[in-house]
Amino acid sequence: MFENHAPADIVIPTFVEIPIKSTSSSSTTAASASRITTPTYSSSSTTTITATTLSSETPSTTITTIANAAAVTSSNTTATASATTTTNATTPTYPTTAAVTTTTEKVATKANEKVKVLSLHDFNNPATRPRFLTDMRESLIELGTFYIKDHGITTEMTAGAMKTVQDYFALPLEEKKKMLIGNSRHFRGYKLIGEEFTNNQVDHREQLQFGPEQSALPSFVPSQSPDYQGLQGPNQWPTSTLALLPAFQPHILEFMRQLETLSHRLMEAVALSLGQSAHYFRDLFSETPYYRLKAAKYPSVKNTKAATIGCGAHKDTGFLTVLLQDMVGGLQGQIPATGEWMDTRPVPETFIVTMGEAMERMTGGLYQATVHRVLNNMSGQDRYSIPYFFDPALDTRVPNQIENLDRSAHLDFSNAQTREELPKADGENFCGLGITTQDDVSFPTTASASSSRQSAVDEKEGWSSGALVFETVHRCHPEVYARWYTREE
Ligand SMILES: O=C(O)CCC(=O)C(=O)O
Ligand SMILES: [Fe+2]
Repeated sequence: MFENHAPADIVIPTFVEIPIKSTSSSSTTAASASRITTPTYSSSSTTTITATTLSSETPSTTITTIANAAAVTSSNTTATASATTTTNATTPTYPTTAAVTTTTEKVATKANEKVKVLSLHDFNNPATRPRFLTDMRESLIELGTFYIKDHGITTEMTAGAMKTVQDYFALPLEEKKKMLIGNSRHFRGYKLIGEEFTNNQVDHREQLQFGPEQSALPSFVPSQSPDYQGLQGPNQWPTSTLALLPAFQPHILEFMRQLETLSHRLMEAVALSLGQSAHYFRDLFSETPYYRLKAAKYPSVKNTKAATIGCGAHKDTGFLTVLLQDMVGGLQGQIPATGEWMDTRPVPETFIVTMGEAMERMTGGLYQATVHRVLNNMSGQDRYSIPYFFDPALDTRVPNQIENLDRSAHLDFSNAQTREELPKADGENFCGLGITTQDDVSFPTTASASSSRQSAVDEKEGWSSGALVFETVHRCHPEVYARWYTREE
């Protein structure tokens, strides 16, 4: 889930309200994804969302412990308090995250019984696929979130990824600092606790960022090339760290590879659930989607005054987030219709799947980007989570809206066919599910593009995926931007 974590002095952009209208077929055909330029900042806007929180058997409890939040079920909740949630935003000319900060925090006590657990087996089986797609559509219209089980990633792999991450965070600080995110133009590496903000409030977590393992583009020139071209590049793997943790690099790389496979499959299901062809997003995303893997540690704290929130309320900006969390709990999602917070509790052997703002926008608001947050962790146990943010190739121009989208609550999915089941188009290089990232994404050479601050949104042509991703990461990690993007080296 991502990712709207800006330092206090950084203005936070929000989704630009662009009137919903159908655009030309060339701009809405996913396959016609085109090369793009980058964004511009513009005026500011303020949105206010009012959220009602629920008190528990212990009424009006302010946020105190994760355990409290998780221990209460919806059957004994009463609405007693309200919280005002405010978005302060400076608006760039393309959609990005609405950051949300709760000004009155109460423990959300609604359980997550509303969030469905879907099985990918049901999608793979033609007999159960219509039911799966119906459930997926319903979940995404109502909440924007579901759990996925039977996802094909083994428990050995997920447990191994968690262990790898825990081992990393347990390294001496000096070792972790060798991988500081500020060392990397590509926004990869380690971020100290207390250096990340969501809507002016410090998040209480340390984190690690990874992306596709690629070579940097030799043609990239800061302040001349579009900024997003600087995102392509290698991860940080300091030799001494690898000597201490030999399984670290292979495990992270393999986990990302498997998450990419899963995300493609989920996007195929999302396309079908929207009444589109199974190819729809695959054609848009190309064979080289841009993704980010984040590993976060939320240390358990004793003093509530030390930190009030693990991660402030926000929507993820991209298309799809697949999140692995441990069993500690603390993640909450907001029910869009009511503003109620519910605990998105850990469910063993599942990932949480959440839509981001790009999906919300492309579906004209039919599918929700869920506002979510992580409560301050006072459970006595450190919490770890690993979200994976999945977006199209950086040089993709994304159509503003899917054309002729059927907005009915229910569609007939009896004939929904997956990519393998569809007849292959002539010359189609069908990749199946064993996708790997490539090392040779060729971006446009951009002597003409004088800076990143060019418009990423064109109401007819759609928006720049790379510019949107760059805006998000640059806002979260301004130290990287200041060092690597503001002057020629
Ligand atoms: O740690 C979590 O469970 C959620 C993190 C999150 O939402 C984010 O980093 O965008
Ligand atoms: Fe998030």
